[in-house]
Amino acid sequence: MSLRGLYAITDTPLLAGGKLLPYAEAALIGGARLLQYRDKSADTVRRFDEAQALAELCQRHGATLIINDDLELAARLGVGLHLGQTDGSLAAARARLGADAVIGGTCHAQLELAERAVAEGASYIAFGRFFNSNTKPGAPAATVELLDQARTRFAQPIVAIGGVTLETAPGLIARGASMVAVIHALFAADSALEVQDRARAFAALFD
Ligand SMILES: Cc1ncc(COP(=O)(O)OP(=O)(O)O)c(N)n1
Ligand SMILES: Cc1nc(C(=O)O)sc1CCOP(=O)(O)O
Ligand SMILES: [Mg+2]
Repeated sequence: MSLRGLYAITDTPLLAGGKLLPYAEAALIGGARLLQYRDKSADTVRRFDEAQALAELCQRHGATLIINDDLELAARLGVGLHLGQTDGSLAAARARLGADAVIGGTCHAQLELAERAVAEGASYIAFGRFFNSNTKPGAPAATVELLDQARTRFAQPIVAIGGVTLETAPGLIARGASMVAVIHALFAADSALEVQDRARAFAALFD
């Protein structure tokens, strides 16, 4: 599987009121290759139901579902996982989910964190935030020069996250980002059709 293209990430508050599934499907129709279920709540029943529905959508559209933070949920569904620096061991996740699972790690703006993530079996390394982020304004800042260094040092696909828009994405892709991970600029939309159009425009940046 090629880890390249648009990486859509859901946001529960942004997609409240019945938008989660139609907006996620619109992103997939538009060409998102990875879809991350990012729900920071402790509502395990809702989280399972929503993640299962997203897994079905991803299967239908030939995309890969990634669960944020929650190894158990990823293992129950047999899907991928993204872990931050305080979310548990990538090596343990690799051992539990198997060699084929897509597992990503947050590396902020530090190549040393990426070294460790790769050594522990990460499928991709994520750097950010590159720009002001509506969703996570307090995330540590990264510069595009970091992408130059990461590209020469690592063979693994590089994900760029944080304030990525249709205007900022081309510069990240030109500097070596294999995927751009997007929440607000994709899903803060008035309709599913608008999400689909935006996803298509992001996906076209990789042609
Ligand atoms: C693709 C991608 N990159 C980075 C993150 C951030 O992960 P983390 O630092 O664990 O923060 P939360 O998203 O859990 O708040 C991510 N989720 N996805
Ligand atoms: C979840 C997350 N992690 C980040 C990091 O830098 O690690 S930035 C971020 C939020 C991304 O959302 P938006 O596209 O709305 O900026
Ligand atoms: Mg996390």
